[in-house]
Amino acid sequence: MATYLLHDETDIRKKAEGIALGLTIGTWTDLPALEQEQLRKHKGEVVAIDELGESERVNAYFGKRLKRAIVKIAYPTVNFSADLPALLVTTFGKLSLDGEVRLLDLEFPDEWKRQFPGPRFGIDGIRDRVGVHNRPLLMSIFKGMIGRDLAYLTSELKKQALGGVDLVKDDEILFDSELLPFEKRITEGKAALQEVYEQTGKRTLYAVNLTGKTFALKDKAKRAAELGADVLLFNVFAYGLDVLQALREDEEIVVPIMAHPAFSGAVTPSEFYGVAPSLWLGKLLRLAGADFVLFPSPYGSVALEREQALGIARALTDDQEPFARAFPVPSAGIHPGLVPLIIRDFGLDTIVNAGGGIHGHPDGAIGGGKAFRAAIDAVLAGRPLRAAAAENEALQKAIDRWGVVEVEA
Ligand SMILES: CSCCC(=O)C(=O)COP(=O)(O)O
Ligand SMILES: [Mg+2]
Repeated sequence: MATYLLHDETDIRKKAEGIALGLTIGTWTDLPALEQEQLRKHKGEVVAIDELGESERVNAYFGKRLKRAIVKIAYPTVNFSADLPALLVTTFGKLSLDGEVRLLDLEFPDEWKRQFPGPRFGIDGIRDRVGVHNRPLLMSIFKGMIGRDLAYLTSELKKQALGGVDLVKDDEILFDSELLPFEKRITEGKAALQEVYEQTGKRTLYAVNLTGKTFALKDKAKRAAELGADVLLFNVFAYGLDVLQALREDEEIVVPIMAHPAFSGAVTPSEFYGVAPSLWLGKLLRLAGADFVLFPSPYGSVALEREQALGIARALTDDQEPFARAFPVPSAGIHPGLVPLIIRDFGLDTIVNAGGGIHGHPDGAIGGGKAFRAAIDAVLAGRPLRAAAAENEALQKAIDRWGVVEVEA
């Protein structure tokens, strides 16, 4: 069942019927009775039309106001194979090019959904790996690595781990290079984090960016698994949802997968076109097998509307789904003063994720990590950040730099 938002200057029911037939059997009323009977099980059905009245928007050619409606169309699953490309092409293939139409949601029969893997580890599996069960996790984004070498990478990695972060991820723009080859990032990164673990007892995981040409990815990911990679970061929308699913389903790649939203902004932001974020970054990424999903937070530099960000998080964690829950990671422009908002909005099963908010701390990445950890502890203890900062120098310096947004308890 697909839910669309339509804007159209013509009759909405006619348009909806045209979609339901056009994306299934093509024509209906002109068919002889016998053929109608044979094709009945393949025919798309308009299940609901909710007219929303006229939009402010005017058709560019005819100068008429556009009608708006939410339309639900059911597509028989016998029409397509159980894979994401077939699903997308059926429900929003050619249709995505056909006027002002936006795909808001897809709902599936349970038995159809069960043909998809969902996250291998999910929130519970990731928590077991980091050994943290009672608070939001903290992740740092490795910034400023382009043009650096492995010695720099390992020394910066150690600083982030010493700050107390649970995970460090490559920035999505870090690709393989002679200075920072993929395999060496894994092995040397692991050794550096093991040193910190022996010194502090704190386990930090490193998410390495899995990049390169599509058909080389599986071998590369298998090699990463052999080398003991903790997590694979993956720019899923530059490759496709089905590539994520292929990585998730490979039994030689038993490594958590972190989906980055890069390029998703080419599909989701319009009010009139594209795909709703809760579906694109939420439901479908979970179905395909992402363990973590980064998406723009409602507060930072690359913001998403609050309801849309919460919709993504709900789709990743809804316990009615037959899949493990995926970690929501609201990101971009996050600093310690936003932790009360993040926890109010996303709860404990989330990851506080920051690049500039860690590296830009006056005391560097160690201070940044400590400030975030202190902010998380304060919120969980029900203390205002300003009060906690009076006893924590790193948090005080972070608040002095970026400010704080306290929320009502
Ligand atoms: C738009 S969600 C992904 C955020 C991201 O990739 C990033 O590097 C954020 O960095 P920041 O310094 O804004 O925490
Ligand atoms: Mg980034």
